[in-house]
Amino acid sequence: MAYEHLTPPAGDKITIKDGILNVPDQPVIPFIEGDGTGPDIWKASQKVFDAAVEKAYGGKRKISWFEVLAGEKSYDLFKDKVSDLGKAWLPDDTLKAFDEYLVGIKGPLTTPVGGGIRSLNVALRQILDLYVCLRPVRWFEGVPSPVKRPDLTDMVIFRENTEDIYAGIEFKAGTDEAKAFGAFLSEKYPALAKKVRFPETAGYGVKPVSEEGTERLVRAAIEYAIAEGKDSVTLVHKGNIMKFTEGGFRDWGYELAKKEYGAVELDGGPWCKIPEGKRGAGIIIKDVIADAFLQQILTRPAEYSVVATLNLNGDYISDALAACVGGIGIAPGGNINYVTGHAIFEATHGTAPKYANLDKVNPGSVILSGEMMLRHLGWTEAADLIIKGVNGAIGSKTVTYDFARLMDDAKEVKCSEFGDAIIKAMD
Ligand SMILES: NC(=O)C1=CN([C@@H]2O[C@H](COP(=O)(O)OP(=O)(O)OC[C@H]3O[C@@H](n4cnc5c(N)ncnc54)[C@H](OP(=O)(O)O)[C@@H]3O)[C@@H](O)[C@H]2O)C=CC1
Ligand SMILES: O=C(O)CCC(=O)C(=O)O
Ligand SMILES: [Mg+2]
Repeated sequence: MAYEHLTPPAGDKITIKDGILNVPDQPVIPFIEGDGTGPDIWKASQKVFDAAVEKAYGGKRKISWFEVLAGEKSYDLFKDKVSDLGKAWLPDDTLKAFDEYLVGIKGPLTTPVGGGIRSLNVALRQILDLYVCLRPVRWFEGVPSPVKRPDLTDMVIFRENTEDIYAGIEFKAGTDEAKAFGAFLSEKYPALAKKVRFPETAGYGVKPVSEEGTERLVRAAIEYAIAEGKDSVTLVHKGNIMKFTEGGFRDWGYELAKKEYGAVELDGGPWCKIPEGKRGAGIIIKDVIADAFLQQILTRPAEYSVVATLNLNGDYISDALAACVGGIGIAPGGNINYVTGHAIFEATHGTAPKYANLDKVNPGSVILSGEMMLRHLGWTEAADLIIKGVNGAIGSKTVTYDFARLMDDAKEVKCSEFGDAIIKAMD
C-alpha cells in the first residue's frame, strides 16, 4: 500500500533476520517532531545526531530523516480532510512508516487529562507491540541532583509497555458501559460487587496482566543483564495487594528465571540465582514491593541494577529515578520489540507546554534517546561521540535553565545552544 500523504526520502530500509538488525549505510529513519516543546527539542537534537554521524563516519554513513506526523501538527493538517478524527491525530501513513522502516524516534505528544483522545504515545506502543519501555537512569558528572550521592544510581528500567491499567480499558462513571459493567459484577460476582463503595457514581478500570506479557518483558531484562554484565534483575510490583496481576507478574517472573535460565532459589526463595555453568551465571533475580522500592531508590540505590516492572509502576518509577540523577530534562528511553525489530526511541518527559517555542528546555532526553538509538543500530562510534559531547557541555557548565538554576557559576544557554555546545564538545 502506498503512502497517502507522505513521500519517503531516498535511502534504505533497516531489516531484521533471526533477531539481528541489518542496518544500511543510509537508513531511512522516521521521526515525529512532537507537540509543545517538541519542535525546539527536535531541531537541536537532529543537528546533534547528524554531527555525530558525520564526525564518526566522514560521510560513509548518513541518516535519511523521514518526518511523519502525529499529534497537534497532524490534527491541524488533517482534521477537515478525514471522517475519523482519530486518523487525523495518528494517520495510517505514520503507522505504516514505523512499521516499514522498523526503527524511529519521536518527540513528546500531548494527552489531555480526563476526556479527549487517549494517549497517542501509548497507542504507538500498543499498535506496534513495542513491549519493552527501556529507560536507563545514570548520572552524568556535574549534573545537579537533590540526592547526596547521585553517582550511586545506575539502573535500567524495563517497563512493560502493552498491558496493565495503563492499556486504557476504562468505563466512565454514569455511562451505559459503566452500568453494564456494574451489573455484570453484581450478577456474576455479588461478593466482589459489594466491594464497590459507591456503585452509582463509580468509573471502572480493567488491569490485564498476562503470563506471556510478563515473560517476554522479564526475558528481555534478564538478557540485558547477561549482555551488559549486570548482577541482578529486580521485579518491582504491588503483588501483596493486586495478587493476580502484580502478584502474577512477580510469580511468572521468577518461574521464567527458573524455567529458561535454570535459576535456583536462595535460602528457600523466592529470590533466586542463575548457577555456575548456565548463561548468566551469578545473576540474582529478586523482587521488591513498589512502595518500598520508591523509598529505597533514595536510601539504597546501589542495591538495584536492572529493574523489571509493570506499566504504571514503570511510569512513576521513571520520573522518580530521573529526578535522582538530575531530572527529566536528561532522561532517555526506547520502546522496543526485540522479536520484530520495531522500535521507537523517545524521552521520558512530556511536552512541557509552558515552555513551547521559547527555545528554552533541555534537549538532553531526546539527544540521549538518539544516542540509545544509534547504539541499538550498532553505530557505536556516533553514540560514543554524543556521550562525549554531553559530558563536555555539562563539564563546562554550559547548560539549560533546569540545570543552571541548581548549579553555581553555570552559563545558562538556550535549547539550541545546548545542542551546539554538545557538538562543539565532540571535538
Ligand atoms: N511520551 C510522551 O510523549 C509523554 C507525553 N506526556 C504528555 O505531556 C503533557 C505534559 O505533561 P506534564 O505532566 O506537564 O509533564 P512534562 O514532562 O511535560 O513536564 C513536567 C515538568 O518537567 C520538566 N521538564 C519536562 N521536559 C523538560 C525538558 N525537556 N527540560 C527541562 N525540564 C523539563 C519541567 O519542569 P519545571 O516546571 O520544573 O521547569 C516541566 O514543567 C501531557 O499531555 C502528558 O500526557 C507526558 C509524558 C510522556
Ligand atoms: O502518553 C502520555 O501522555 C504519557 C506517557 C508517559 O507519561 C510515559 O510513558 O512515561
Ligand atoms: Mg511518564
